[in-house]
Amino acid sequence: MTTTIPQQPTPASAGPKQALLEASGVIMRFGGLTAVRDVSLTVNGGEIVGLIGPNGAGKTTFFNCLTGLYVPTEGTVSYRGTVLPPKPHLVTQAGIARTFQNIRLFANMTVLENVLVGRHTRTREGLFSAIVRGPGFHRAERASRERAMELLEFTGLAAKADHLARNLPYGEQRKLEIARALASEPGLLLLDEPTAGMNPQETRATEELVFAIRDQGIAVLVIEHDMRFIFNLCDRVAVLVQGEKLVEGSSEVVQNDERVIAAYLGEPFEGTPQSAPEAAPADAPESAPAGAPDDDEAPENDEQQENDK
Ligand SMILES: Nc1ncnc2c1ncn2[C@@H]1O[C@H](COP(=O)(O)OP(=O)(O)OP(=O)(O)O)[C@@H](O)[C@H]1O
Repeated sequence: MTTTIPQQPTPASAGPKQALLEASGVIMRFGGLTAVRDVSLTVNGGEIVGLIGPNGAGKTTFFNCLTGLYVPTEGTVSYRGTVLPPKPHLVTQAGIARTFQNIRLFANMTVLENVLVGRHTRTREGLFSAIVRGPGFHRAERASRERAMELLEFTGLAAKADHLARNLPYGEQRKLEIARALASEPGLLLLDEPTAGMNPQETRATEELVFAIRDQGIAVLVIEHDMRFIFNLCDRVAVLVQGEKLVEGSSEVVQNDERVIAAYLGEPFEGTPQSAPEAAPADAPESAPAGAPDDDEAPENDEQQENDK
């Protein structure tokens, strides 16, 4: 894995401490169920922020509100001071990219093609140009392929550029999701359980990858049940319990907070566990999320999954 993403003319970089994402008073109700209760959260440029909490706490629902998949019942989400429309493609265009808890790759496309799909919000060539296939189209296509290959180098997948996504081991499928998200040149990357189903070595490599992403000026907001990963990585951690933000602070503050220990950690964090079950309560997920493929198991379809996880 290389440690730099070559510079791009992108809306990405934001100065440290400059607010990038500001979610204010977000409430999400599904009928009688309030999944997210008045949650506010800011992510500044240069930060890695963690979002943790027990199963069903509302973490993914909150992500879905941030990325336009759900229209919050109340509250606003702003990026760089502008309120975001609740439309996923406009959110991506604004500079926020995400990965999903359940991997959503195009299984029968190659690794490179999957990343190229992620570039579509940053290419200007329209339908007419694609049909005519003039010089502008070919130039743009070449630039996109070069950029996609850079991102595959960065994530350590370049040697597998021509492999079908379905044939990658599970840990590499997760990396490919990250490469594809980076292809939209985000200023903020949202990762939903990026290490679910990974072994300790893969988890460690993902940790390094997230640091490298941050070092390129891309802020990161990450949901994860692996507490060692979260507490090593994050500048700040917010804890959701039953849809409400219980505590927010540095890793040290959060891991020593009695309320967090009682509601989520179960016991004081020792810094040694490898994965969630040792640090999280009994209702934390198995190492792989429901519906996630095993190592080497391919996604079933070429279509992306329709659920919102
Ligand atoms: N589309 C939906 N319709 C109805 N209820 C939903 C929907 N999406 C989520 N919920 C409910 O909202 C609550 C929060 O779920 P969510 O998936 O956001 O939790 P989570 O913190 O991400 O959990 P996990 O750690 O298990 O992924 C749950 O009770 C869930 O059943």
